[in-house]
Amino acid sequence: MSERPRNAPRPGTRAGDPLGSSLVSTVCVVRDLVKTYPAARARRGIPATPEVRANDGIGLDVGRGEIFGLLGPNGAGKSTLVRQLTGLMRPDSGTVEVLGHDLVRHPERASRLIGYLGQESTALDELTVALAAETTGRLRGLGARQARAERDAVLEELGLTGLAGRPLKKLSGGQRRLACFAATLVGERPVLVLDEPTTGMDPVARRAVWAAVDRRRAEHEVTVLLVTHNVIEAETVLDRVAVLERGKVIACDTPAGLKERVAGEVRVELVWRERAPLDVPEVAALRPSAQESGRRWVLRLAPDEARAAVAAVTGGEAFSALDDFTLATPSLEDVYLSLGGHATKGLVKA
Ligand SMILES: Nc1ncnc2c1ncn2[C@@H]1O[C@H](COP(=O)(O)OP(=O)(O)OP(=O)(O)O)[C@@H](O)[C@H]1O
Repeated sequence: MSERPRNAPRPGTRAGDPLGSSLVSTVCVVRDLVKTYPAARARRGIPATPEVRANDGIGLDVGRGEIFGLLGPNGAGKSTLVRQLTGLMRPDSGTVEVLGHDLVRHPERASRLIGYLGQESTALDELTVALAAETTGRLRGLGARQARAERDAVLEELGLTGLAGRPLKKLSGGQRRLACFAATLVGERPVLVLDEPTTGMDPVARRAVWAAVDRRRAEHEVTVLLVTHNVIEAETVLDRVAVLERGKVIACDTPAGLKERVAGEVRVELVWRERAPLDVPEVAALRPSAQESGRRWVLRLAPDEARAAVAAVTGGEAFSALDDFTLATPSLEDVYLSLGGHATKGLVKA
């Protein structure tokens, strides 16, 4: 792992410089990106769909060696943005430049610059883990010996050697995702674009993924663009985050910078044994400010309100209905919710 503390500004960036205008070396520059999916007429039982402006004037600068997150609710436009960044989709207008290459004009150059892990992996499903990694290396121009050497090193690094001879389609979801990630790393590219790379993985596999990403960034200054819903995981790995909502960047900063926006608040989490005792007036009074998720209530309150809320639920009648409670400083998830992200739509989808 690199020795740079997590979430410290990257070399060449300043805290509070959300667009990274002082980046020493900018790898990826996006300006005024617009993509609209056209309306479709109804036909043979398939209902009509309206026009959708999936990206609405997006601008980003990502520096060399940054781990840069794209965060946002379902339908915010993250995958649409990623498809344009990787040359797989042409924007209606705007520019995408990666390492000085204009990828709107020359989308075919993207595959030489970017290792892309999309959400689907069907293309590799028939191959064994080893062959998927080796074939990716060959397609990226490695000689046979080099492709085999990189294949073996990456499978070893990710703990996949024991599965090398198994076809991807016969692996579990998490194992298959890890094998696809391994293939993405062979024939190293200066930029990695990873769309929810750890979905379905256990904690050991997740750590292997983040360690592999961090190693490449530390040793080769690889730049990583990461799409995620997993706000808690993102907080520990990302240098900067752009929050997308309805096709626009609504915030862009370091996780620490974003958290300063809600620094005056305290997060109170209450877990009820069965259900909240709404017949207790103090509990009923808290409900309008709670984000509810089953038995779990999360409230973001001013410090004195938080103290009063805890006193109300830990003393008196409500206490017997309470299973657990915590008080904490705000997390990136709180920032996300305060920016208008949706609490219940797959925020932590891992
Ligand atoms: N092929 C398409 N045709 C029409 N509309 C589309 C198409 N693909 C996406 N959309 C719409 O564009 C918007 C952005 O979708 P996109 O897949 O980019 O969002 P996302 O942020 O990646 O979502 P998720 O987190 O669910 O993966 C959504 O409203 C979606 O319904």
